Amino acid sequence: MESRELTLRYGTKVAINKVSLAIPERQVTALIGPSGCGKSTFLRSLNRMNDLIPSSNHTGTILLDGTSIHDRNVDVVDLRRRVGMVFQKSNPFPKTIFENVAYGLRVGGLKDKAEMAARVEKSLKGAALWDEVQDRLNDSALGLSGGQQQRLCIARAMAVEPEVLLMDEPASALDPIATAKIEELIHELKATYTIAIVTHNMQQAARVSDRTAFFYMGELVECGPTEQIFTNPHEKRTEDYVTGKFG
Ligand SMILES: Nc1ncnc2c1ncn2[C@@H]1O[C@H](COP(=O)(O)OP(=O)(O)OP(=O)(O)O)[C@@H](O)[C@H]1O
Repeated sequence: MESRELTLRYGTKVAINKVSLAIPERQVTALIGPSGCGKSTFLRSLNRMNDLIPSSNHTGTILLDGTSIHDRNVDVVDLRRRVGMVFQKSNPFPKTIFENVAYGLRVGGLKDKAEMAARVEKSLKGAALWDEVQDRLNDSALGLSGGQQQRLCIARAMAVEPEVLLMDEPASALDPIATAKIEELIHELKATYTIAIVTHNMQQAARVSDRTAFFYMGELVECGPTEQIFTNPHEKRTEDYVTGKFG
């Protein structure tokens, strides 16, 4: 995916300003920066979640496989299937574990029971949750721990086989062990998916990402290989932020 000169406003307030950023295939791109700098706005614009906020409006382009996601022929539902999203706070539906994962497939019209069961199992395995839930698929998802619920949401996002996964601080509400599991999972998922992740946690960005983009006051200050951003950034503002001098 790629944004070109993307400016997004809420009403007249500019939240991100002329951001041009490539999110390369099968890599993890971390979006970092102080609170309010526009990371989530940028992330949400990649699958047009901002369309749901009436005051938001944009200029510039976002491309997925070379086609504008705002193209007239683009079906937003299909776009969101191709570009899935996992939120900060896990948000399982008040349904069984099985039904949470099956949901998108049912909406997509899948009726075959055997195939449904196979796809649910594959997604739960892919989200490293299968071993913990295989004996309780018909229990409520709300009975899972926070970390398990978040992996369930990742399984739900994966079930419809997206190409890109957007993650908005997916581990910020989790304890260190659950966080480590999510980070391990992200590492495995990048073999199959293109991932963009917003994180406030510098160590996490350094651990999980291949590339890091530093945002400041709505602007993309710089983006590069994660190691370079953390050890040898081009911009003073990036250095100050990654070394903890502000933010
Ligand atoms: N729905 C909205 N309506 C109006 N302004 C908004 C809305 N959402 C975000 N903003 C504003 O846009 C700017 C960017 O917000 P955004 O949430 O993208 O930043 P962020 O870097 O993700 O912050 P945080 O790290 O605190 O989540 C902020 O000034 C914020 O107040």
